[in-house]
Amino acid sequence: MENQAYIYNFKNIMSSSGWSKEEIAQVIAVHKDRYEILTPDAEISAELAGNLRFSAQSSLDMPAVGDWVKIVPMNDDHAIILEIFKRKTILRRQSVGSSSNDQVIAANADSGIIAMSVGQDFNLRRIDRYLTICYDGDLEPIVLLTKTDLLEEQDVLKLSSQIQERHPQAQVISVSINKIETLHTLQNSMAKNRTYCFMGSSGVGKSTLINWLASNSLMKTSEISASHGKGRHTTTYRRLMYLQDGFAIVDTPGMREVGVTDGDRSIDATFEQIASLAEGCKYSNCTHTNEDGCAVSEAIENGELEEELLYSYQKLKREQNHYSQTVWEKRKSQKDFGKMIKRVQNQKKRFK
Ligand SMILES: Nc1nc2c(ncn2[C@@H]2O[C@H](COP(=O)(O)OP(=O)(O)OP(=O)(O)O)[C@@H](O)[C@H]2O)c(=O)[nH]1
Ligand SMILES: [Zn+2]
Repeated sequence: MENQAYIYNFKNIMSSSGWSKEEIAQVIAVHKDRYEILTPDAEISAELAGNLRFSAQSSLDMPAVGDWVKIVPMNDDHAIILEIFKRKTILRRQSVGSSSNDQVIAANADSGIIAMSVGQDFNLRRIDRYLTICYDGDLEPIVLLTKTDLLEEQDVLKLSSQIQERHPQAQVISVSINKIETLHTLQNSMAKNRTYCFMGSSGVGKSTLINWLASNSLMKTSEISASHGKGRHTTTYRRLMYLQDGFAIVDTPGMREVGVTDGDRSIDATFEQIASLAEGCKYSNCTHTNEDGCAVSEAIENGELEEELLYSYQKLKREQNHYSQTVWEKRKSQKDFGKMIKRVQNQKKRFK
């Protein structure tokens, strides 16, 4: 295959894991009980070693797209996965309403591309959510405003400055499949050896853009154009692809729900303005609702901070609290279950 970005990553893993060349592969797609993995020589299929499957406490312990794994090759096109290498980054979400089962979207991606179209899909609060999960997993976010041909240029500028004002730290790029110069801007902003994970609702144009990036890559490879032929419809599962431009892409199916998980810090990183104002609150645990000496409420009264932003912040905080609680309860009930088993085993011993 000989992709430079792959080889670059591969060498890093080899030197930091101490695993030998034949033992290292990267997960590029996850199916029900089968994985597609990439070795320096080929794309092969793999399954999980029994002990890894049985010791997994949650979906976080299972291989995800982007994971580097230790394998034992069984034959030319099949291997067993023994171990997952420590993740550099992790993009995960919680399906809202479900009993706190995290879903890992991608492992080891450097950057999260938050695609949102200028039409009906445009929603600042959803951007807040995506940013939060990016910061939570240590990914650098890029907000990609898509289908900009549907609006007048002026209106596109309005939307992008709305995003930029709300999140000054995030990079915002506008793009349309019908405007070649915007596609080049996107392509040029993607750096060598980095992995970009595309996220966003269904139909915002992710696959269209990825197809363009793949087929306008420096050197076309038959491999890539085969999987990106004309007949390709909606994305049904996540997949990692190395493009000849020197970067990699993770395509994800459209997401309807983006529940946040752990990490107060990630919400604070998303709402930098609120976090820095909060340093001036009288109480360190101020909820910015009705406390005395609340610098955040004061800023809203002065017109320095938009009230809408605080609502979004508080909604995510509540959701995160709820998440932490359910995780705590789940762990506790697992512990209780463990204790119960031990008790039963001890009783059995006594009756022997
Ligand atoms: N007007 C306009 N339409 C676009 C643009 N990009 C994509 N589309 C159209 O939008 C529709 C959805 O595009 P996709 O690329 O399949 O969207 P997606 O985000 O990959 O959707 P999922 O695979 O379901 O997640 C298609 O009919 C595209 O032709 C654009 O820049 N402008
Ligand atoms: Zn306050």
